[in-house]
Amino acid sequence: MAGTTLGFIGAGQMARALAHGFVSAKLLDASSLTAADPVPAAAEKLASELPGLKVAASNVAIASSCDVVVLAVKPQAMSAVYQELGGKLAGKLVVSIAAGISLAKLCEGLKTQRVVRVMPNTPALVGKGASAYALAAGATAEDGALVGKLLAAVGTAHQVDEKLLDAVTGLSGSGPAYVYLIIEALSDGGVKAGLPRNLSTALAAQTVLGAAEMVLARGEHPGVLKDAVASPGGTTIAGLATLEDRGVRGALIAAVDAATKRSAELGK
Ligand SMILES: NC(=O)C1=CN([C@@H]2O[C@H](COP(=O)(O)OP(=O)(O)OC[C@H]3O[C@@H](n4cnc5c(N)ncnc54)[C@H](OP(=O)(O)O)[C@@H]3O)[C@@H](O)[C@H]2O)C=CC1
Ligand SMILES: O=C(O)[C@@H]1CCC=N1
Repeated sequence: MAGTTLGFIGAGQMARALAHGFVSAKLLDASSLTAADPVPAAAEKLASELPGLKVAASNVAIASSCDVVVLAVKPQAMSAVYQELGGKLAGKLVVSIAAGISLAKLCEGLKTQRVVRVMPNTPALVGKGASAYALAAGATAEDGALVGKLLAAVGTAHQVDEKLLDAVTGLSGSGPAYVYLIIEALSDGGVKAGLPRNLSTALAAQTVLGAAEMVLARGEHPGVLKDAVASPGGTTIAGLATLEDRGVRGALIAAVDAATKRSAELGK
């Protein structure tokens, strides 16, 4: 990736996660990154965290100076970006990470077909992201490979049909928040049972990490791994029965479904 310059339109949570991830993975130097934000302090904060990252005076400056332009604004701010950058992105690879906004709308608004729609997630910041992406008609196989390489440097990356991206958003895009809620609740349970808070949160987070590693590393069905924890008449089955009784499984399915529908709504 040497020599590739990448600019973020919007310097919020997800731009920060990706910028840190790219630099930590040594895929891009901070000096090859630029960010612009209507509140310059947001981009300046990112520059202070990643010395060498440049703060651009405007979105147009990024569009003219960077090879890859990452649209990292809320979906609701995208029409303002169309107004500013539409027709000014010739020769640039545009990457949108906005939830719900289709490739067709992006291409129409930006007046370019060289667009890749990505759904990343914030654990990219620590190299443990989960992303999926889809290419517009004008994005080349090389463009797809470049985006795949960027995303793979900060976690896993899957090229998918665009029609799957709302579901990806509902699962892995929003999913870190579900898992933080679960970790917080597990920690509360530990505190209720008498554990000190720091120990309880550390045990809860490591348990989620270890369980996830078991699924990914061993490739076993999560139900099989669950059964291996539950001894007959033991502690785990007592806990599992309570989770089933409270509808946790259905609640998680409904959460992904609701977030998927919201992603589709945001694109309308
Ligand atoms: N956060 C997450 O976990 C994930 C987010 N996403 C997607 O990433 C995108 C960004 O989300 P997130 O980082 O959370 O949002 P943030 O609100 O944290 O960041 C967006 C930034 O863009 C700025 N901004 C607003 N309008 C413009 C504009 N016209 N030009 C340049 N910058 C602008 C905002 O400024 P101001 O606050 O002043 O409006 C803000 O600083 C969204 O589309 C979201 O769907 C995707 C996956 C995960
Ligand atoms: O909550 C949101 O809309 C964004 C998209 C995925 C994660 N955060």
